[in-house]
Amino acid sequence: MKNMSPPIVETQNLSKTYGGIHRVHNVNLAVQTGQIFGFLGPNGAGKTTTLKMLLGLIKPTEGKVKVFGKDLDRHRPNILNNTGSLIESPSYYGHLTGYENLKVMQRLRSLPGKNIDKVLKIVRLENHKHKKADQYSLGMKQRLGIAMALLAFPSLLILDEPTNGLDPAGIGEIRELIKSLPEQYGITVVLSSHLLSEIEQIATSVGIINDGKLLFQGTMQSLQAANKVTIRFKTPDPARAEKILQSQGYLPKVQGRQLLFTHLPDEEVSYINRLLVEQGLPVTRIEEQKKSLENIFLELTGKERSL
Ligand SMILES: Nc1ncnc2c1ncn2[C@@H]1O[C@H](COP(=O)(O)OP(=O)(O)OP(=O)(O)O)[C@@H](O)[C@H]1O
Repeated sequence: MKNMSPPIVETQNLSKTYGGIHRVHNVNLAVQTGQIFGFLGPNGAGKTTTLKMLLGLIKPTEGKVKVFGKDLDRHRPNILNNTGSLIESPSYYGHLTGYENLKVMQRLRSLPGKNIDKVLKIVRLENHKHKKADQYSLGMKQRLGIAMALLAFPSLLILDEPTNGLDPAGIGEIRELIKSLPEQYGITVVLSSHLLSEIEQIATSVGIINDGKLLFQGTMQSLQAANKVTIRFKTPDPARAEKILQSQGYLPKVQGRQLLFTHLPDEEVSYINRLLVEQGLPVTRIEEQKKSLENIFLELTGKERSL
């Protein structure tokens, strides 16, 4: 019944044009409470532009954004009070320590003082809290940015490429941190990345965007389920084999000496094999090939085909 509740983030035909060109085009996102929603797409696909519109940082050319079931246009202050974000690079005062940066924000927003130590612990900066932010490593700066976004313990956290530019250890730390948020703090996370492997390891749901268009949206499992299996038959005379099979209603794809089929049950594999052999055509190899998520992603973003 979880999906019956209204989405925590919802867009309707969200579009943005720059210079007459659609950079985001009719995007209908639906993020459910408790998800880690991975917004995946190559550079320039429109991720940052979309995330900025979710926060009201830029105005859509067309379409609507609803957060917590409320219209962003009309309830922006209310929505932002309960939303943390980190878009592009974190903004902090370099001459202040990590702790002081959080203190400034805590006072400005009249948040409980104890939140500072809590978020420092979550992002594992407690041992560096008295160091000036300018002296932080890239990963520490990023963690400070996330700490600032978390300071009010919002219901929703929006992160644009949170692991960009970090080394593998830093990426791993941020990944574990993000993964703990829904369960431990009841925070729903929307994050973007251009790396499929990254999204695969963090997200529970995914939206794939390319050229401003949303090509796929669903759970990580449903994307994985789309991993199509291809069966390849190798034979010395593929043209004749194709003819024989076509007469039986099969439409294989011919690739070199191979005939390719998708969705072929075991019985049909053996039937096709028998058919070819009975016609005097040797089958020298039968192979099963699973399409990787990487291939699906490339196919989607390269050919703009909907799953
Ligand atoms: N203010 C702007 N004026 C003109 N064009 C813009 C503006 N902002 C973004 N664009 C264009 O819109 C497209 C989408 O950009 P966006 O930053 O949303 O992509 P992205 O998916 O976040 O990519 P990246 O991972 O490289 O940040 C790009 O072609 C970009 O050049």
